[in-house]
Amino acid sequence: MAMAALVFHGAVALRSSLLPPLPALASPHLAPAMSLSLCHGIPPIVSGSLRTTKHKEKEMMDKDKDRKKTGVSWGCDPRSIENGTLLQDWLTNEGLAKQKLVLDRVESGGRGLVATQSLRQGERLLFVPSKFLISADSEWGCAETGKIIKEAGLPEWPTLAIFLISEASRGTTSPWFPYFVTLPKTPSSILQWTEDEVNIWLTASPVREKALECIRDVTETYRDLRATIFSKHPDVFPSQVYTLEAFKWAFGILFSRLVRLPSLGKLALVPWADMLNHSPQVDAFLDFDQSNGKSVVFVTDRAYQPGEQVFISYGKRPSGELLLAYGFIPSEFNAHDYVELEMGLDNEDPSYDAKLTALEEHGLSSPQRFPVRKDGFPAQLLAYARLISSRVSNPAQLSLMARAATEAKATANDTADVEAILSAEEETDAYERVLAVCENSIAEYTSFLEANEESDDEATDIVDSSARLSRTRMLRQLAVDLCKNEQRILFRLQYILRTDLRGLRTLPGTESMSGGAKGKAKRANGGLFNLFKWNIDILEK
Ligand SMILES: C[S@@+](CC[C@H](N)C(=O)[O-])C[C@H]1O[C@@H](n2cnc3c(N)ncnc32)[C@H](O)[C@@H]1O
Repeated sequence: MAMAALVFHGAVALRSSLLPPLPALASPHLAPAMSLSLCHGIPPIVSGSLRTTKHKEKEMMDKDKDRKKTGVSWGCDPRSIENGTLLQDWLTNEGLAKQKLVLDRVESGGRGLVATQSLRQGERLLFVPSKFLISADSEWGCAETGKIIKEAGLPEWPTLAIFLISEASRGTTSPWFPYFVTLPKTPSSILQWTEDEVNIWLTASPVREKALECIRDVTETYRDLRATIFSKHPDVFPSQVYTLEAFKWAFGILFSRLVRLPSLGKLALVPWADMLNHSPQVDAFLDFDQSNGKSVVFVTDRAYQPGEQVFISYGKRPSGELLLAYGFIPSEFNAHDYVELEMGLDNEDPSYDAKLTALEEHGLSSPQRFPVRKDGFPAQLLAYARLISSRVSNPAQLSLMARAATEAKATANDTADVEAILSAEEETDAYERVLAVCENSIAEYTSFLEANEESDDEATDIVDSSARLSRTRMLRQLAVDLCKNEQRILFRLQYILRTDLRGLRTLPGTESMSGGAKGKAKRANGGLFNLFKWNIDILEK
């Protein structure tokens, strides 16, 4: 019992940080005809490479060679649209309304839905009837499997993952077979990366820890399920079908295709709708229309010409989160990008315990991470740095400083009150601490990016097959794109902090002022912060 609770905290925790994506499954020639007893032979997991880490790569490649090649025996190449015909015919025969979209190869996203005619802004599209949806209360083809899972009372995510494996392994006997044949054999979420790949390629980004956490959570969830359910019913959950690879495949499909339909109040895979790709510039979301149609629709937020790819939004997500759940970094500007910086109390601080108590009182800890966005100064991060820098030991004042570092509880007056407590020296020290953390992080990105400016020729040196080479290139490109996005945010912060610090140090006539008074004087003296923000905006255009 306790075990079950423990098991699923993984998926739940993981989902709370990742939010909702969209559905699909198997290749006709690879899986279909087999039913419950199939065995698998799947994708070799390939190692990444870095010029600076040739040694490690060599080790990984040796490990790869020894690795047993396992995985799922269903699914198709995600760039292939051949199976899409099967999907479209099935949906049409089963009553899907005539579509103004067609599945095609596209530039962003491999396959996507393309307008077959002019579409106006505000047009309702798709109309996928509820009978096509796969949700935690869908009917199980294998009644025995469904009964065991329902009795176990599993949450939605693991229920859906097991449902997918159960149906996919039934091949052509599953009613969803035409859908499963269009699902990618290797979904492009972080679950398809090895931990070694994460450590090599995401080394400079805070996303690395979240990626490892995702992979471990899903692996742990699988192990707990195996111990508590699969092993107790080996005939219903054959070990050669319910493998870790199959489970990662299923979770990868859920990560990258599951949608939360607000009007229906549940998560679902929506065949056809899950062929829509994401654009951070788009504001159109899938939902269930409860009125006459009772179907999944979305409303276009712009007009499209015939032949243009039509996009939806998977949510206002930063690129790091898109990489974890969906395995891509948008090529367009993403206004939702942020990068996290971490700060912590000084171990030598005589007020360490009192400061930690104040932080914990407001739900903070040491160390603590703060998001830095492109369009905003991280006020909470600076407030946290002020607490670290302050020589105050009064619990009420420390509590006030800690509260100013929280997003939820801080009030407009808190910052002013904290500034009034701090000396000019403490204020400057707080800025310097944030700047140091920012610049350390910039330096890590720089060394990663420099190490990855190698040419493909050099990569060929390390990588001995075209499949490995292309995976290495793909992972490197994703990592470089992510790092550039995140580093750009930090450059902007660095610029602002340096400017503010210069202001703090040089404002005439403020030598004897407190930090707060200096701050006020600085802002009154022409609003340096805003001015520099404006300058950067111009530079970036
Ligand atoms: C819901 S599916 C969309 C359909 C998918 N392209 C397919 O062929 O099955 C989500 C996946 O599409 C891809 N994708 C979506 N939007 C993308 C984009 N803007 N750029 C690159 N890949 C994208 C990613 O591989 C992601 O995991």
